[in-house]
Amino acid sequence: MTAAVQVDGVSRVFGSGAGRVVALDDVSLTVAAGQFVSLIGPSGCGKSTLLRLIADLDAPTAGSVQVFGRPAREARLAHEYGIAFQQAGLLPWRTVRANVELPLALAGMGRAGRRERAEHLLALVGLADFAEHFPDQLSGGMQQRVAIARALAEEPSLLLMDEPFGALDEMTRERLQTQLLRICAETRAAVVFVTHSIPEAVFLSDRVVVMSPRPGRIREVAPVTLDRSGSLEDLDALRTDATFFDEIATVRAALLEGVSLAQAEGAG
Ligand SMILES: Nc1ncnc2c1ncn2[C@@H]1O[C@H](COP(=O)(O)OP(=O)(O)OP(=O)(O)O)[C@@H](O)[C@H]1O
Repeated sequence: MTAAVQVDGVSRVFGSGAGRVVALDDVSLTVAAGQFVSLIGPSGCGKSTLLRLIADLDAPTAGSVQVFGRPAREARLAHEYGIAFQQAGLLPWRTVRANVELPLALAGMGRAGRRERAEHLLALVGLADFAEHFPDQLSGGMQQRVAIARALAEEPSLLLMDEPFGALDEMTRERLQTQLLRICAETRAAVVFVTHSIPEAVFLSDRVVVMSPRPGRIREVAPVTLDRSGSLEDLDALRTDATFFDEIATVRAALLEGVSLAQAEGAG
């Protein structure tokens, strides 16, 4: 089966001379179709850069990125992606509903279908009552939820998310994490998800990619084995399950090891 994402020997260097930054150095990663993969690591280790390369918002200095077997550019033009980044990136002159409908309108979907889908998505992220509001009438967290609804609009086969829940309060964050898992199970979308939270990465992911900075590298890919096949209540119950805490400890150890290895190499 074709991988959702195939990153081969990718490097990305910014600047030159004294200002040269090796944001990514020879990074390779495969994300299978339907798989949920998180990128975690200290600030500046290249998580966002890697996501932007997969999204074709930037081009690698060396190496290649394939999405569903074709170059990232082609995949983007074929609307394979849904993207939700740190900044919600909503159009301020459009209502919440119109923002969510935008990708559907661009894809040529009729008015009634668009409206129905937008209502469903806004209900999913808990914003059904805010459809006629404008983005600047919402809190940052609510804007982020609109961006998530928009990213899901076209039922993409690949979702790229850069700390989408970072600005949310803990309860909303947990609710959206659970909903995201449900949506992914329904749509079988693959997800590449950047986060600073180890529990979030563990709760959501089939695999957690641990990165380290200067130069940005993949240190370890930790598989997570949690049974996410149950109901929404079962999923929530996982948060207090011993296996969840065991997996957190494993990823945490990998992260600490990655950082100390990077420091040792930097010193050497
Ligand atoms: N457009 C750019 N021009 C110059 N340097 C850049 C650019 N984008 C990223 N960098 C550098 O590349 C490195 C990796 O940045 P990136 O944003 O990918 O890290 P990150 O792991 O996502 O960090 P954070 O967790 O803080 O968001 C950093 O040193 C950053 O300064």
